[in-house]
Amino acid sequence: MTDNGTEGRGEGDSPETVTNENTDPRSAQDTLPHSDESEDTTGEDLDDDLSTGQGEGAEDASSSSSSDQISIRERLQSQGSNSVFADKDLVRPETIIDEDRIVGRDEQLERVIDNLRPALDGSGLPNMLLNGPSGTGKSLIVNAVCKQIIDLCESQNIRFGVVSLNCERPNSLDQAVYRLVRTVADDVGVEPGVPQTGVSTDQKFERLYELVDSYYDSVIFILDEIDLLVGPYDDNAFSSLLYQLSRAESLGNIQGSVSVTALTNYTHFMEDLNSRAESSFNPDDIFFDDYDANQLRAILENRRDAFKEGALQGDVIPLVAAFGSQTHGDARKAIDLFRWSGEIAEREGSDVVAEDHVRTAQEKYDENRTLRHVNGLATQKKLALYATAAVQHFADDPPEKIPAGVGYNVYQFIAQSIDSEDHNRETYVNKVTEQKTYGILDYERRGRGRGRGVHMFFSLNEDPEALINTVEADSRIGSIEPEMIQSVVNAQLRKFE
Ligand SMILES: Nc1ncnc2c1ncn2[C@@H]1O[C@H](COP(=O)(O)OP(=O)(O)OP(=O)(O)O)[C@@H](O)[C@H]1O
Repeated sequence: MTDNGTEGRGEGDSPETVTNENTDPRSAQDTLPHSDESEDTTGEDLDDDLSTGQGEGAEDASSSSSSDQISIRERLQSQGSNSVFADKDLVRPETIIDEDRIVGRDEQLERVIDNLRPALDGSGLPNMLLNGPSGTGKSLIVNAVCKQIIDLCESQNIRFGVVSLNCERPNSLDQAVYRLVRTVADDVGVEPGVPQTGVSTDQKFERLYELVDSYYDSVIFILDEIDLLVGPYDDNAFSSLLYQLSRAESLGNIQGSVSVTALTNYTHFMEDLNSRAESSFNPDDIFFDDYDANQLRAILENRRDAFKEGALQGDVIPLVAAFGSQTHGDARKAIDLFRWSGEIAEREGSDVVAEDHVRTAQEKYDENRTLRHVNGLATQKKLALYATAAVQHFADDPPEKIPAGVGYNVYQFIAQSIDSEDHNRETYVNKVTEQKTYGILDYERRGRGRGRGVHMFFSLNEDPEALINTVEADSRIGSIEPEMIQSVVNAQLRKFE
C-alpha cells in the first residue's frame, strides 16, 4: 500500500512529545528510495512511552512483576488489540503515498512531469523552485514523480539519481556538501571518499561531482527548506550551494544532465539570492497554494483506511479538515491531527475516534505551535522576529503597534552586537511580514498625519515574552544585556514619536 522508504523528521512527533527543541513540523525525504540520515526522530507517538520500560523494574521488562500489576508485555499486547488503526503509516506525514491518494495538484504535477521527462532520454533537465506554504505537497509531488522516473529509467538501463537534502539540518555550506556526498555514496553503495572535517569544501564538491559522474546518467538535487541553509558566518550559504550545483553541468564538472530543485515556504526567496546564484540558478517557478477545508477533507478521506472499519465517527474527518484549514491549509498538520486524535482515543481505551479526541489533539497542537515554528526559523528570521518582539517587550510604554522603522533599528543593533550580518530594511521587513502566514503577527501600513508619511506597523498575535524567551534559548542573542536592548528600544521609540 505505502512505500515508507524514507526517514522521518521532527514533524511526526505527537503533541505530548514536543519539547523545546527544533521540532518544526515540516517534512522532507532524503534520497529515494532510501535515506541518508541516522538521527531519526519521527514516529514518536502518544503510545511510545508505554513501551520504553523506564523506571523501576525496567530491567525485568519481559515478565510480570506482581500479580496486581499489568506487565509491559501485556500492556503492549493489549495496546495492539485496542488499536483504532489498521495501517498507521498512512497517517504519518513522512510516508510516500501511492499516487492514487494524491488529491488535486494536477497543474503542479504536470509541470514537474514535463520538466523531468527529459531524464528518460538523457536530454537536459531544467532547475525548479517549488514554492508555497508548509504542507502543501511540494515534497510529495516531486518525490512521486521521481519515484516513477527511477522505475522507468531502471527498465531502460538509465541511471537516474535522486539526491535529496533537508537544508534545515546542515549548519554550513561545507556540512551541506558533505551530506550530499554521503547521500550519493550510500545510494550507490560506496564509501564517501572524503572525511567530514579536515578537507576543504571545494574538495567535497569535487568528490560529489566525481560520484555523480561515475554513477548517474542524470541527477536531480532536491534541496528542501533551501532558505534555512545559513552558516554561522554566512547568511547566504543557500546562494553558494545553488550557485555551485547549478553551474556543475555547464562547467563540465558533471557530464550528465542536472536539475537543481529547491523547495521553500518563503515566497520572497529569489529576492534573497545573491546575484551570482540568481543568474546561474534561473528556475521554473512552480507555486503550491494553500488547501481549503474541502481539499483537506478529500486528502483525509483518501487515507480513511489508516483506521479500522467503523473506528471513525462521522464528524471526525470534517472537524480535522476544518482545524487544518484554520492556519493556512497545511495537509501535514491535518494528517498529524488525524493520527493524534486516534492515539488519544487509544489512550482513553476507546475503540472509536470521536469529536472530543480531535478537539483534545487540536488543543495540544496549539500549545506547541509557536514554539515549534520559532525554533525552526533560520537565524536571520529569528533575529528579525526577536527585534520586533523586543520593541513591545522592553518598551517603558509598550506601543500598541510596533513601527517597522523602530523594529529595524533594534534589529541592526542586535545583529551588530552578536556579529551577525545585518540586512537592509526591506529584507528585515520581508522576514517579519512572512510571519503573518504562520499567524504570529499582522501588519498594516498607515499614515501618521499630514506630511509624516505612511509607515508599516506590526502587531503581534503571540506573547512577546514567549517569543523572546524562545529565541534567546536558542541563539547568541541571549548573551546581550537586556538593559542594553531596553535602552535602544526606548531611545528609538522616542525618536519615532
Ligand atoms: N495533494 C495532496 N494529496 C495527498 N496528500 C497530500 C497532498 N499534499 C500534501 N499531502 C500530504 O501532506 C504531508 C505534507 O506534504 P509535503 O511534505 O509534500 O509538504 P511540503 O509542501 O513539502 O511541506 P514543507 O514545505 O513543510 O516541507 C505529506 O504527508 C503529504 O503526503
